Amino acid sequence: MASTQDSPSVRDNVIGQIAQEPRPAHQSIPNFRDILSQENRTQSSSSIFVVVDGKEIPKPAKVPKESIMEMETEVEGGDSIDEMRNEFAAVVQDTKTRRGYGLYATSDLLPDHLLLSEQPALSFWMPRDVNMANMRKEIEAQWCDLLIHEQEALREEFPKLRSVPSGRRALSLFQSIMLFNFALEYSYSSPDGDFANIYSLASRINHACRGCANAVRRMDWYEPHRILITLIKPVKAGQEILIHYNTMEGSKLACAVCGSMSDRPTRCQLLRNKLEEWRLRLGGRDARASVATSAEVVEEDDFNADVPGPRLSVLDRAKRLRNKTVLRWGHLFTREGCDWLHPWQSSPWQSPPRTPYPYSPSPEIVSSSIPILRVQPPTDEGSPVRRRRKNRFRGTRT
Ligand SMILES: C[S@@+](CC[C@H](N)C(=O)[O-])C[C@H]1O[C@@H](n2cnc3c(N)ncnc32)[C@H](O)[C@@H]1O
Repeated sequence: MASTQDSPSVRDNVIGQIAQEPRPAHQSIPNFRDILSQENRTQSSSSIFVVVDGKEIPKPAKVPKESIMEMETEVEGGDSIDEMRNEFAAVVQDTKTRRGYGLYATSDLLPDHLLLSEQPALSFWMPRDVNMANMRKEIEAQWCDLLIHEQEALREEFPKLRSVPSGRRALSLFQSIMLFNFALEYSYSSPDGDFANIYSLASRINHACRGCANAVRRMDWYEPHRILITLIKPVKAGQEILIHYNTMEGSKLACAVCGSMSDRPTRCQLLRNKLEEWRLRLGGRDARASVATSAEVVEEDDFNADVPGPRLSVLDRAKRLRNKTVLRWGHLFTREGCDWLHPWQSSPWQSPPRTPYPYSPSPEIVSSSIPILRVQPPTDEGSPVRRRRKNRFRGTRT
C-alpha cells in the first residue's frame, strides 16, 4: 500500500475548496453533510485508513480510482492491518438478552476512534423498481448464484441463515422468506440505495437512541461500500457498541441502554449523561467524552437515514406503549432484572470504572484470534461473487 502520509486528506481539500470559494452572504458555513457530499462527488479519490499498533491513524490519501480495486484485492487477501484492526477492536458476543448477539469493544477507547472499517461480507443488489415479492425472488436468485463454500461460510457466520440451505438451484417459499428477512434485518443500505450490504461485524451492532448510542456509522459512497464505525463516546473493554439505526426498523426497537422507544434518551439517562460529563470534567478528562453532542450525532446519522421518519401502525404504537411501561419499571431493579445495562454496571446509577489511557492491550486480547470471514477469495480480477453478479445484471439496470 503506497504511503500517503504527506498528501493532504480529501476532506481537508474539500474544506479548503469550500473556504476559498466566495460564499454569498446568506449562505451559512458548510456543515458536515456538505463536506461529505462534496467528498462523495470527488469521483477520482477515496479515503483510506490505516492502523499502527492498535491506534488509528486517519491516513490522508488521494488515491486514483483505478488503483482502488488493486489495493482492495491486497487488503482482502493479505495480512491487512485493516482486518487486524477490526478483528482486535471488537468481538461478536451473545448479549444474553432479547437483542441476541451484539458487538463488544475489546479495549478501552476514546471518542473519535475509528473502531471498524469493514467491507461487506455479502451484498445483495436491490432493484428499486420491483415490488417486495419480486425483490425476494431476486435475492433468492442472488443467493443461489453464490458458490457453495461462500454460502456455507455465511451460514456459519450468521445463525439466522442456517434455515437457508446451500447448494440449491432454488429455495422453498419458507426458505426464501427467511433469506429475505435476514437481508432486511442485517443489511445496511448503500448510500445510493442500490445494494443491501451485510457485514461480519458491523451487522451485529444493536440499536440505541441517539443520546445513548456510543458510535455512528458512515458508508463509503463507492463499491464495495466499506462501512466506518466511529466512536462518539468513550467505551470500556467489554462494553457493547451501539448505534442509532435511524430506520423504520429501529423506531420499533427499544434503546438498548435506557429503553427509550423514541430517538431521544429517557430523562433518567440524560441525567446520568450529565453526571458522567461532570465527573469527567472534574477529573480533568475530555468533557465531550460522556455525551455525544446531539448535533454531531444528528449530522452523521441523517446522512445515513434510510427513511424520512417513523410512521407507526396502531399495533406498533400499542407495543411501544407496553415496552415503555415495562422498561421504565425495569430501571428500579438490579442488573439481573435490567438486561440492557452495560457489563460494568451493577445498577443504572453506577459510573464506569476508570482505566488509564492510552490503554495497552492485555495479552489475552493480543493472542486471541477471532476468525474473520472472507467470503470472497481474492483473485487477480477481483471478487468472483461481485463479478458474477455484475455480469448477471449487466444491461438490466436502468
Ligand atoms: C443488525 S441486527 C443486530 C444483531 C443481532 N442482535 C444479532 O443477534 O445478530 C438487528 C436486529 O437486532 C435486534 N436488536 C437490535 N437492537 C435491539 C434493541 N435495542 N432491542 C431489541 N432488539 C434489538 C433486532 O432483532 C434487530 O432486528
